[in-house]
Amino acid sequence: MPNASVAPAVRVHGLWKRFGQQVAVAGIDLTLPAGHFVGLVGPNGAGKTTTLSMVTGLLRPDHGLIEVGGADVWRDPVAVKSRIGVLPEGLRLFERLTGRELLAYTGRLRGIPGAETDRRAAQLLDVLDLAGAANKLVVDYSTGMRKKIGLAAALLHNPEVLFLDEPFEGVDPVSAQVIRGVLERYTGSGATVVFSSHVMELVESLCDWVAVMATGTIVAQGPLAEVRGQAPTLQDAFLTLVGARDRGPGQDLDWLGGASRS
Ligand SMILES: Nc1ncnc2c1ncn2[C@@H]1O[C@H](COP(=O)(O)OP(=O)(O)OP(=O)(O)O)[C@@H](O)[C@H]1O
Repeated sequence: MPNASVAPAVRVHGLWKRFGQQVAVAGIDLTLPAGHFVGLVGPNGAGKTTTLSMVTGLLRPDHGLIEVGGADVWRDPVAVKSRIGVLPEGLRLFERLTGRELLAYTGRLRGIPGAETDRRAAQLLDVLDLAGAANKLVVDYSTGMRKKIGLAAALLHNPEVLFLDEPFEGVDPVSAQVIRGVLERYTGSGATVVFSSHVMELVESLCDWVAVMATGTIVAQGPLAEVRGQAPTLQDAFLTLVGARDRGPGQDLDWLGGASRS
Protein backbone atom coordinates (compact mmCIF):
# COMPACT_ATOMS: atom_id res chain seq x y z
CA MET A 1 0.00 0.00 0.00
CA PRO A 2 1.39 3.44 -0.86
CA ASN A 3 2.28 5.36 2.30
CA ALA A 4 1.83 9.15 2.18
CA SER A 5 4.47 9.74 4.88
CA VAL A 6 7.38 8.16 2.95
CA ALA A 7 9.57 10.21 0.61
CA PRO A 8 8.47 10.19 -3.03
CA ALA A 9 10.14 7.49 -5.12
CA VAL A 10 11.42 10.24 -7.41
CA ARG A 11 11.50 14.02 -6.97
CA VAL A 12 12.87 16.16 -9.76
CA HIS A 13 13.10 19.94 -9.60
CA GLY A 14 14.20 22.34 -12.34
CA LEU A 15 15.92 19.63 -14.40
CA TRP A 16 17.65 20.76 -17.60
CA LYS A 17 19.64 18.98 -20.28
CA ARG A 18 20.85 20.46 -23.53
CA PHE A 19 22.82 18.75 -26.31
CA GLY A 20 24.43 21.61 -28.25
CA GLN A 21 21.53 23.76 -29.49
CA GLN A 22 19.00 21.01 -28.75
CA VAL A 23 17.17 21.36 -25.44
CA ALA A 24 16.24 17.78 -24.56
CA VAL A 25 14.79 18.45 -21.09
CA ALA A 26 13.61 21.99 -20.35
CA GLY A 27 13.50 22.57 -16.59
CA ILE A 28 11.03 19.89 -15.53
CA ASP A 29 9.49 19.31 -12.11
CA LEU A 30 8.28 15.79 -11.41
CA THR A 31 7.09 13.99 -8.29
CA LEU A 32 6.48 10.25 -8.51
CA PRO A 33 5.00 8.71 -5.35
CA ALA A 34 6.41 5.50 -3.90
CA GLY A 35 4.53 2.24 -4.31
CA HIS A 36 3.00 3.11 -7.66
CA PHE A 37 3.25 1.76 -11.18
CA VAL A 38 4.27 4.88 -13.08
CA GLY A 39 4.18 5.37 -16.84
CA LEU A 40 6.32 8.03 -18.52
CA VAL A 41 4.85 8.66 -21.95
CA GLY A 42 5.51 11.09 -24.77
CA PRO A 43 6.10 11.29 -28.52
CA ASN A 44 9.45 10.42 -30.12
CA GLY A 45 12.11 12.87 -29.01
CA ALA A 46 10.04 14.18 -26.06
CA GLY A 47 12.92 13.68 -23.63
CA LYS A 48 11.88 10.49 -21.82
CA THR A 49 15.16 8.60 -22.22
CA THR A 50 17.20 11.70 -21.37
CA THR A 51 15.12 12.18 -18.21
CA LEU A 52 15.38 8.54 -17.14
CA SER A 53 19.14 8.58 -17.81
CA MET A 54 19.61 11.60 -15.54
CA VAL A 55 17.30 10.22 -12.84
CA THR A 56 19.22 6.93 -12.74
CA GLY A 57 22.64 8.59 -12.56
CA LEU A 58 23.73 7.64 -16.08
CA LEU A 59 23.74 11.14 -17.59
CA ARG A 60 24.80 14.30 -15.76
CA PRO A 61 22.16 17.08 -15.82
CA ASP A 62 23.06 20.66 -16.72
CA HIS A 63 20.97 21.93 -13.80
CA GLY A 64 18.41 20.67 -11.35
CA LEU A 65 17.79 18.46 -8.37
CA ILE A 66 17.01 14.75 -8.53
CA GLU A 67 16.16 12.69 -5.47
CA VAL A 68 15.32 9.01 -5.35
CA GLY A 69 13.76 7.91 -2.06
CA GLY A 70 14.88 11.22 -0.55
CA ALA A 71 18.58 10.81 -1.52
CA ASP A 72 20.31 13.12 -4.00
CA VAL A 73 21.24 11.06 -7.07
CA TRP A 74 24.23 13.16 -8.07
CA ARG A 75 25.57 13.87 -4.56
CA ASP A 76 25.17 10.34 -3.27
CA PRO A 77 25.28 8.14 -6.40
CA VAL A 78 26.55 4.96 -4.73
CA ALA A 79 23.78 4.93 -2.12
CA VAL A 80 21.12 5.66 -4.72
CA LYS A 81 22.40 3.05 -7.17
CA SER A 82 22.25 0.38 -4.47
CA ARG A 83 18.53 1.10 -4.09
CA ILE A 84 17.48 1.19 -7.74
CA GLY A 85 17.30 -1.22 -10.64
CA VAL A 86 17.63 -0.03 -14.23
CA LEU A 87 16.77 -1.54 -17.59
CA PRO A 88 18.08 1.16 -19.93
CA GLU A 89 17.34 1.72 -23.60
CA GLY A 90 19.85 -0.07 -25.87
CA LEU A 91 20.93 -2.29 -22.99
CA ARG A 92 24.61 -3.28 -23.15
CA LEU A 93 25.23 -6.76 -21.76
CA PHE A 94 28.31 -8.90 -21.32
CA GLU A 95 27.78 -10.89 -24.50
CA ARG A 96 30.28 -13.69 -23.80
CA LEU A 97 28.64 -14.70 -20.51
CA THR A 98 25.74 -17.09 -20.30
CA GLY A 99 22.48 -15.82 -18.80
CA ARG A 100 23.26 -17.65 -15.56
CA GLU A 101 26.81 -16.25 -15.44
CA LEU A 102 25.51 -12.75 -16.08
CA LEU A 103 23.22 -13.00 -13.05
CA ALA A 104 26.01 -14.50 -10.91
CA TYR A 105 28.27 -11.60 -11.91
CA THR A 106 25.52 -9.05 -11.21
CA GLY A 107 24.93 -10.63 -7.79
CA ARG A 108 28.63 -10.28 -6.92
CA LEU A 109 28.66 -6.65 -8.03
CA ARG A 110 25.63 -6.03 -5.84
CA GLY A 111 27.28 -7.75 -2.85
CA ILE A 112 24.69 -10.51 -2.57
CA PRO A 113 26.02 -13.76 -1.02
CA GLY A 114 26.69 -16.44 -3.68
CA ALA A 115 24.10 -18.96 -2.48
CA GLU A 116 21.42 -16.27 -2.31
CA THR A 117 22.33 -15.04 -5.80
CA ASP A 118 22.03 -18.59 -7.13
CA ARG A 119 18.64 -19.02 -5.47
CA ARG A 120 17.27 -15.72 -6.80
CA ALA A 121 18.79 -16.26 -10.25
CA ALA A 122 17.24 -19.73 -10.58
CA GLN A 123 13.82 -18.34 -9.64
CA LEU A 124 14.07 -15.36 -11.98
CA LEU A 125 15.26 -17.53 -14.88
CA ASP A 126 12.40 -19.90 -14.23
CA VAL A 127 9.67 -17.23 -13.87
CA LEU A 128 10.90 -15.36 -16.95
CA ASP A 129 10.96 -18.58 -18.96
CA LEU A 130 14.72 -18.40 -19.51
CA ALA A 131 15.68 -21.57 -17.62
CA GLY A 132 16.18 -23.43 -20.90
CA ALA A 133 18.55 -20.70 -22.12
CA ALA A 134 20.41 -20.23 -18.84
CA ASN A 135 23.59 -21.81 -20.20
CA LYS A 136 23.45 -20.11 -23.58
CA LEU A 137 25.70 -17.11 -24.33
CA VAL A 138 23.91 -13.77 -24.14
CA VAL A 139 25.20 -12.93 -27.63
CA ASP A 140 22.89 -15.68 -28.92
CA TYR A 141 19.79 -14.34 -27.13
CA SER A 142 16.88 -12.86 -29.10
CA THR A 143 15.73 -9.25 -28.52
CA GLY A 144 12.99 -10.33 -26.12
CA MET A 145 15.33 -12.70 -24.25
CA ARG A 146 17.80 -9.84 -23.81
CA LYS A 147 15.06 -7.68 -22.30
CA LYS A 148 14.14 -10.49 -19.92
CA ILE A 149 17.70 -11.24 -18.76
CA GLY A 150 18.22 -7.47 -18.37
CA LEU A 151 15.08 -7.32 -16.24
CA ALA A 152 16.29 -10.27 -14.14
CA ALA A 153 19.61 -8.48 -13.56
CA ALA A 154 17.80 -5.27 -12.61
CA LEU A 155 15.59 -7.11 -10.09
CA LEU A 156 18.23 -9.38 -8.54
CA HIS A 157 19.05 -7.09 -5.57
CA ASN A 158 15.35 -6.39 -4.88
CA PRO A 159 15.55 -2.63 -5.51
CA GLU A 160 13.12 -0.09 -4.06
CA VAL A 161 12.58 1.58 -7.42
CA LEU A 162 12.84 -0.06 -10.82
CA PHE A 163 13.36 2.09 -13.94
CA LEU A 164 12.54 0.51 -17.27
CA ASP A 165 12.97 2.15 -20.67
CA GLU A 166 10.55 0.51 -23.13
CA PRO A 167 10.56 -2.85 -21.27
CA PHE A 168 8.02 -4.52 -23.57
CA GLU A 169 9.67 -3.65 -26.88
CA GLY A 170 10.45 -6.83 -28.82
CA VAL A 171 8.82 -9.03 -26.19
CA ASP A 172 6.22 -11.60 -27.32
CA PRO A 173 2.70 -11.50 -25.78
CA VAL A 174 3.27 -14.53 -23.57
CA SER A 175 6.51 -13.10 -22.15
CA ALA A 176 4.85 -9.68 -21.83
CA GLN A 177 2.17 -11.28 -19.67
CA VAL A 178 4.84 -12.92 -17.52
CA ILE A 179 6.72 -9.64 -17.12
CA ARG A 180 3.49 -7.88 -16.17
CA GLY A 181 2.85 -10.48 -13.50
CA VAL A 182 6.36 -10.07 -12.06
CA LEU A 183 6.07 -6.28 -12.03
CA GLU A 184 2.58 -6.30 -10.51
CA ARG A 185 3.76 -8.57 -7.72
CA TYR A 186 6.75 -6.29 -7.17
CA THR A 187 4.69 -3.08 -6.91
CA GLY A 188 2.09 -4.92 -4.82
CA SER A 189 4.75 -5.28 -2.12
CA GLY A 190 5.28 -1.50 -1.95
CA ALA A 191 8.07 -1.08 -4.53
CA THR A 192 7.88 1.45 -7.37
CA VAL A 193 8.14 0.85 -11.12
CA VAL A 194 8.78 3.74 -13.48
CA PHE A 195 8.66 2.82 -17.13
CA SER A 196 8.61 4.65 -20.43
CA SER A 197 6.45 3.46 -23.28
CA HIS A 198 4.71 4.56 -26.46
CA VAL A 199 1.99 1.94 -26.06
CA MET A 200 -0.91 3.76 -24.42
CA GLU A 201 -3.09 0.68 -23.97
CA LEU A 202 -0.26 -0.92 -22.01
CA VAL A 203 0.28 2.14 -19.84
CA GLU A 204 -3.45 2.44 -19.24
CA SER A 205 -3.80 -1.19 -18.20
CA LEU A 206 -0.68 -1.32 -16.00
CA CYS A 207 -0.10 2.12 -14.50
CA ASP A 208 -1.94 3.96 -11.77
CA TRP A 209 0.18 7.09 -12.17
CA VAL A 210 1.22 8.81 -15.41
CA ALA A 211 3.56 11.61 -16.49
CA VAL A 212 3.26 12.94 -20.04
CA MET A 213 6.24 14.63 -21.72
CA ALA A 214 6.32 16.70 -24.90
CA THR A 215 9.26 18.69 -26.30
CA GLY A 216 11.27 18.46 -23.11
CA THR A 217 8.48 19.54 -20.74
CA ILE A 218 5.99 17.74 -18.50
CA VAL A 219 2.52 18.52 -19.86
CA ALA A 220 0.61 16.44 -17.30
CA GLN A 221 1.34 14.28 -14.27
CA GLY A 222 -0.80 12.59 -11.67
CA PRO A 223 -3.08 9.61 -11.08
CA LEU A 224 -4.08 7.90 -14.32
CA ALA A 225 -7.77 8.85 -13.98
CA GLU A 226 -6.86 12.50 -13.44
CA VAL A 227 -4.55 12.68 -16.47
CA ARG A 228 -7.12 10.89 -18.65
CA GLY A 229 -9.82 13.32 -17.44
CA GLN A 230 -13.01 13.17 -19.52
CA ALA A 231 -11.28 11.50 -22.49
CA PRO A 232 -12.51 7.98 -23.28
CA THR A 233 -8.98 6.55 -23.33
CA LEU A 234 -5.48 7.59 -22.35
CA GLN A 235 -4.61 7.57 -26.05
CA ASP A 236 -7.23 10.29 -26.67
CA ALA A 237 -6.06 12.34 -23.72
CA PHE A 238 -2.45 11.92 -24.86
CA LEU A 239 -3.15 13.17 -28.40
CA THR A 240 -4.81 16.28 -26.99
CA LEU A 241 -2.11 16.89 -24.38
CA VAL A 242 0.77 16.67 -26.88
CA GLY A 243 -1.10 18.76 -29.46
CA ALA A 244 -1.30 16.00 -32.07
CA ARG A 245 -5.10 16.17 -32.52
CA ASP A 246 -5.12 18.33 -35.66
CA ARG A 247 -2.21 16.66 -37.37
CA GLY A 248 -3.53 15.12 -40.59
CA PRO A 249 -2.32 11.90 -42.16
CA GLY A 250 0.06 13.77 -44.48
CA GLN A 251 -1.56 16.00 -47.12
CA ASP A 252 1.73 16.22 -49.01
CA LEU A 253 1.88 12.50 -49.66
CA ASP A 254 -0.55 12.71 -52.62
CA TRP A 255 1.86 10.53 -54.66
CA LEU A 256 1.60 7.66 -52.16
CA GLY A 257 -0.76 4.81 -53.05
CA GLY A 258 -2.14 3.01 -56.08
CA ALA A 259 -3.96 5.89 -57.83
CA SER A 260 -0.83 7.70 -58.95
CA ARG A 261 1.29 4.60 -59.64
CA SER A 262 2.18 4.20 -63.26
N1 LIG B 1 23.34 12.15 -27.03
C1 LIG B 1 22.58 13.04 -27.68
N2 LIG B 1 23.14 13.96 -28.49
C2 LIG B 1 22.37 14.89 -29.13
N3 LIG B 1 21.02 14.96 -29.01
C3 LIG B 1 20.43 14.06 -28.22
C4 LIG B 1 21.16 13.05 -27.52
N4 LIG B 1 20.28 12.29 -26.80
C5 LIG B 1 19.06 12.81 -27.05
N5 LIG B 1 19.15 13.86 -27.90
C6 LIG B 1 18.02 14.69 -28.38
O1 LIG B 1 17.25 15.05 -27.25
C7 LIG B 1 15.85 14.98 -27.54
C8 LIG B 1 15.17 14.02 -26.58
O2 LIG B 1 15.61 12.70 -26.88
P1 LIG B 1 15.17 11.43 -26.00
O3 LIG B 1 15.91 10.25 -26.53
O4 LIG B 1 15.30 11.76 -24.57
O5 LIG B 1 13.61 11.32 -26.38
P2 LIG B 1 12.58 10.13 -26.10
O6 LIG B 1 11.36 10.78 -25.56
O7 LIG B 1 13.21 9.08 -25.26
O8 LIG B 1 12.31 9.62 -27.58
P3 LIG B 1 11.91 8.17 -28.14
O9 LIG B 1 10.52 7.93 -27.70
O10 LIG B 1 11.99 8.36 -29.63
O11 LIG B 1 12.89 7.17 -27.61
C9 LIG B 1 15.75 14.58 -29.02
O12 LIG B 1 15.60 15.75 -29.79
C10 LIG B 1 17.09 13.91 -29.30
O13 LIG B 1 17.46 14.10 -30.65
